[in-house]
Order: sequence, then structure tokens, then C-alpha cells
Amino acid sequence: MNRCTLVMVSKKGEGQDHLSPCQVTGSGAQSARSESGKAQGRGGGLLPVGVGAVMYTWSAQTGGSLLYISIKPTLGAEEATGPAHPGWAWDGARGAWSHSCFSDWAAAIRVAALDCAEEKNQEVCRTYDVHFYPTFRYFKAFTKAFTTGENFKGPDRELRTVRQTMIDFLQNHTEGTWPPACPPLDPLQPSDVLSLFDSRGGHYVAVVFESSGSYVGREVILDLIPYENVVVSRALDGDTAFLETLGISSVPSCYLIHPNGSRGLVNVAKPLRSFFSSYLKSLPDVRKKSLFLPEKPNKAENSEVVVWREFDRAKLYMADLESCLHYLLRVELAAHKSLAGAQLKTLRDFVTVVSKLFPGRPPVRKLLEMLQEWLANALPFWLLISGIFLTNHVKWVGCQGSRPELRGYPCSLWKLFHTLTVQASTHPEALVGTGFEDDPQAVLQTLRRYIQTFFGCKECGEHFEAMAKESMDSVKTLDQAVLWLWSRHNAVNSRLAGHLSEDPKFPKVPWPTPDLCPACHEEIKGLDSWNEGQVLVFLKQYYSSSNLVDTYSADQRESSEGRALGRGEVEGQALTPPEKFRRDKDAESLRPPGMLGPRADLPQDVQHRLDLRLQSPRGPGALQEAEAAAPFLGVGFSSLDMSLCVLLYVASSLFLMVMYFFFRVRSKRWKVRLHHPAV
Ligand SMILES: Cc1cc2nc3c(=O)[nH]c(=O)nc-3n(C[C@H](O)[C@H](O)[C@H](O)COP(=O)(O)OP(=O)(O)OC[C@H]3O[C@@H](n4cnc5c(N)ncnc54)[C@H](O)[C@@H]3O)c2cc1C
Repeated sequence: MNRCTLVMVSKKGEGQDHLSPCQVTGSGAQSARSESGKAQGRGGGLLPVGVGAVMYTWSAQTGGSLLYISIKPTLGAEEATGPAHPGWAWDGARGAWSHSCFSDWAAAIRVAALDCAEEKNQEVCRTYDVHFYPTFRYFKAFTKAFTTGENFKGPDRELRTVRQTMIDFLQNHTEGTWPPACPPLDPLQPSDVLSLFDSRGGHYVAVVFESSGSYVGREVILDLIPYENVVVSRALDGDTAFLETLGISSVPSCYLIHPNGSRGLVNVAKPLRSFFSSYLKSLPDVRKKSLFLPEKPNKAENSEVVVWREFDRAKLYMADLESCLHYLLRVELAAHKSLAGAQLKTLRDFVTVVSKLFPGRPPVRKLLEMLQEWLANALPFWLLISGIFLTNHVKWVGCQGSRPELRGYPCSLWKLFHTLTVQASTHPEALVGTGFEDDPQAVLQTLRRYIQTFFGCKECGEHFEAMAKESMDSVKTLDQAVLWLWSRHNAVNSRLAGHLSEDPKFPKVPWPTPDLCPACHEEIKGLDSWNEGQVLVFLKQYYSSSNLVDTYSADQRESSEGRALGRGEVEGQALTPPEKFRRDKDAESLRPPGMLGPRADLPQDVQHRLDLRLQSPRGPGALQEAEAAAPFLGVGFSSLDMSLCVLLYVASSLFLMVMYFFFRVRSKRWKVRLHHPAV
């Protein structure tokens, strides 16, 4: 075996239901259901085979250590994806349960669980001599002979103690048995640090300076294991003169050497492990090693050009929200030729909520209101969205992915949902008269039904539904609704971390990260924890209309790519010229992830009609006319268009009436002639 293992076995029945994401109490009955059929089905992982087999299977496959820890007696695969066990998730790609607090350490030391209160595990527990609950068992890397593992002898069962014991245990390995994926954890000498200044490895080098009893440096080293382009080391604060030359006045501090040789102290709001780790993970070019992301095989297949748009992660982009609506209408809903019954009600409620709460530009809101009215009057939905609202244009900014198949629509849908819950909480009056005004869950329940009924990713819908069933009912205020969605989104993030769908440039981490919201993060007894009051303040600011930026949304109608426009400038812009429509590769290149299924194309006749209309050489007059148009979702209908429609309608009605009277009068005359042939 070439990793170490710890088993913790707990007594059954003592609650674990209120663990914070990084908390493991030691007193409960805890374990993953080790022979859960579902768990097996999800990749034939470690748990189905019990401790002994776990040790050797793990050892043979990966060469690291293992911490075996039990979390709840009834934990099945589907439960682990729910919120009852925050931080724990079945990781199908790696074939193991993982905890968000340790998942980055997994290449060096992994955590697993066994429930000795389960009858089927009793033999294993007897073999491994487990009598007390909880029991932690460590198994060293490269263990070949049978061993019952080493007992955990920490003073308490706090997660911080468990983490530190894991580190001590790792450091107990001798040179020959050191887990290969585990970086050196011993401190560097000042001379070693100096030599780093001269070496040019083409990557970042971070050195955490700390006191001898501190674990921060080692935790940051382990946190960064899965990341490339950065190497982390630690050094002690013994040599004060040396620290002074580096400008270090307090520890822990992190000193960073950039790939170009420049260097200096890292400036974080709080000198905590989570702040240092998050800062290093967010450095340019530092990204998760794409262990599970197969590279595209050759250049020809990889030739799609993605134009990268610079953006600010602290801002919300109108282009993302509007592109979300485009996609939602023209792909997700356009697939439904007709809607009736519960589906129609779900859509009506969803559109009502969006039309009342979407903090968009006036023409966009006007069109959303129109959509709501059309739905209320039961006009055929397919006609509405295919004839008027469709374009083939999406433009992701804050949701752009480093590859075309990553991020995009699902990202923007989350952003739309958060925006709606925040708007409902900050502007509750917007829903007055809709029937939703008195229900703090109304928006969440509407989003839930939308996801269940229409979201293209069925698996996502099932996971979301499981979370909703579990705890949506506990939401009693509009603020709680905001926090509920935030915490469930984080649960999804932690479940998907390292997953195939994760963009290495945008690793799935608890959000907001410390750099975005330092006040949201606290450390209590060494545990990362959230200050939910501050999180709420942050969410209300982040998802407010004042944080919405129109940059890039303007060029949906403009040819000058990337030009930043203020809100006033955006309104009333001309239609996108047809050439741009056809040349713009974004609509093609920024498709949603494959999981959402193929893109529904516009019916050809509709596309043809739109093209003809857009190509009409009406000269400057057309531009003026377009300025008066509502340009939302690409195709604007000006007042001239509408007047022509009405005129045509009136003319055809008159024509029909004239024809009617003409034939009536004629038939009367014939009748008179037939009855009086002599006349
Ligand atoms: C309802 C729903 C359920 C999903 N379920 C699954 C699933 O089961 N399996 C699957 O593979 N994919 C699922 N997805 C897709 C997945 O969650 C991501 O949307 C997708 O992988 C793209 O990830 P991303 O990096 O763009 O970040 P996303 O997770 O999409 O986040 C988008 C943006 O929201 C902000 N954000 C991040 N976290 C939070 C938070 N906690 N609170 C507020 N804002 C936040 C950040 O600015 C981030 O860039 C689901 C999507 C939705 C909308």
C-alpha cells in the first residue's frame, strides 16, 4: 500500500445532521453505507469492499495513504448528494467518498468511512479489532502485510485536530514509503529559500512563513496538490533578520515568487489557510490538473476559435443574463411545440416571476411583460418564441468557458436564479398582485418546478429536486430563500469539484471565495466557516442591479466587439446587422455543455423570414426605425412594423367583408330570378 489510511468507526444513532461543511464530530454513528448498491453502481468504488480490501485496492491503484472515517449509518449514494451531509460526496471519477475539506489532499491521504453498526460490516470490524466508536484508523502508504492500522490518539475529535493528525501521520512516513503525490512538508532553511529566488522554473513558488507549531503552511501545501503551475513550501520564523530582509513582520505570511522572477508578500485580508490557498489557486495560469479531462486528440478537432472576453469576477454581466433568456426560450422551451396543463402553469409562473423581478433594460422588461400576457391569453407558445423572440445569438462573458463545451447556459441559469431570489428579497413589492407576494418560498418553488419540468439536464434536475425535497420547506423568509439557494449551489459545487464538467480555469470551490468576500469567511477553532450574515449582505450586493454591467451586451446589436457601454448608451441601439449574425461564431462556439443535449435549431422558414427582414436594404431609414425597436432577443419590431401589421389586418378584414356582401347580394338576385322567371 502506498498511501496511508485512517478508519473512524462510530456508534450508530447519534446525530450528524447539522455538520457544517468542514465539520466532523466524533461522537455520532457514522459511516458511509459500505455495501450500498448505488455506491457500487457509481463506479465500483472503495466502500463496497470493507477495510481490508479498501487498503489493498487503494494501495494497488494509487499509491497514497487513506484516512478511514465514518459519517452516518444511513448514508447512501443518493443521500450523499443531498444537503444532509454537507461536504461529503460520492466522487465517481475517483471511486470514493470525499469530503470537501480533504478532497484536495486525496492524492496524498484519502478519507473513507465504515459503519461497524451494520451487520454486514461486523466481520471486517472484528478482524480489524474495532471496539469503540468512533475509531480512527490510519494505514500507511505502501503497506503490504496485514495490519489493523494505527489508532487515532488526538485529544479531541475536532476537525482541526483530525487534519493536524493526518499531517503528523503523513510526516511519519520514511523516505522509502513517502506517498509519491505528497509534496515535502518539512520546512525550508533560509538558504533554500534564497536559492529559490534565482531558479526559474516557469511557475509560481510560494513559501509560507510560520511559527514552528503552526500547521497553516502544511495545509496550504496539501490544498494545492491538485493545482499546476504553482509549488508551495514552508519555512519557519526562527531567523528574524532574514524575515526582515523579506519585509515579513508577522507570521503566518506567504511570500510569492512569480514565474518572471518578481517577488513579494501576498496580500490577503486574513492570514488564514483558506485565504492563502484561495489566493494561490486564483493566480493567472494556476489551474487544476486536468486529471479527468481528456484532451482533444488533434488540432483539427480542436480548431474552434474562442474569443476570450476579459471580465471582472466581482461583477454580474447583463450579457450572461440575457443570453440565458435567449437560450432558455430558443432551445430549452422551443423544443415544446405545445404546452398545456401543469407544464403551461409552470411556464406561466416562471415567466411571471422573471418579468416582475428581472432587473433588465426597459425594452427587455417590456418584452418579458408581453410574453407574460401572451401566455396568460393562451396564445400558442411556439408561435410566440419562434416568430418573435428567437435569435441565434448568445454571448457569455462571466459564464464563458475555457472550452466551448464548458460553462455557458447552466452557469447563467444559476446566475439568473440567484438574481431572482435577491430581487425578490430586496424588492418584494415587485410581486404584489401576482399571487406570489406573501409566500417566501414562491420564487424558489417556481424555479424548482421550472428545473423539474424544462431543464435539459435531467440528472441535474433530479439532484436539485432531492435537495429541494430535503430542505426547501424550511425556508421561512425571503432572506432565507437567498441563503438556501446559495448553500445548495455550494453543495452542487462541492459535489462536482474535479468532475468532468468542471472548467479547470474556474474550479468549483465554495463561493464567494475569500478574495471576493473576506468578511464572509471566518475560522472558528481552526475550521473554515461562513459568516452567513455577511454572505447575505454580499449576495444582495453581487446580484443587485447596481452590480450589473452592460459591457458586451451592447455588441449583441453592435459590430464593435468588446466596446464597453454605459446603461444609457445601450438602450435603443440598432439591430445587429445580418452579416454579423452570420459571421459571429459565438452562437456556434458557445454551445451549452453536451449534457444539455443538442442545440435545437430554428425552423428554416422562421430563420429565412428573419434573414429577409434583416437584409432588407432600407438604408438609413431602417436604422432610425430600428432605434425605436425593442431589440431584445435579437429581432426588434418597430412601430412601423406594427402599423403595417394593423393596416394589413384591417385591409384584409375589409376585403373579406366586401366579398361577403358581394356574394350575398348576388345570391339574393339569383334567388329572385329563379322565383320569378317571367320577370
Ligand atoms: C439547478 C442546477 C442544478 C445543476 N445540477 C448539476 C448536476 O447535478 N450535475 C452536473 O454535472 N451539473 C449540474 N449543474 C451544472 C453545474 O452546476 C454548473 O452550472 C456547470 O458545471 C457550470 O459551472 P460553472 O463553473 O460555470 O459555475 P456554476 O456552478 O454554474 O456557477 C456560476 C456562477 O455563479 C456564481 N456562484 C458560484 N457558486 C455560487 C453560490 N453558492 N451562490 C451564488 N453564486 C454562486 C459564480 O459567479 C459562478 O461563476 C446544475 C446547474 C443548475 C442550474
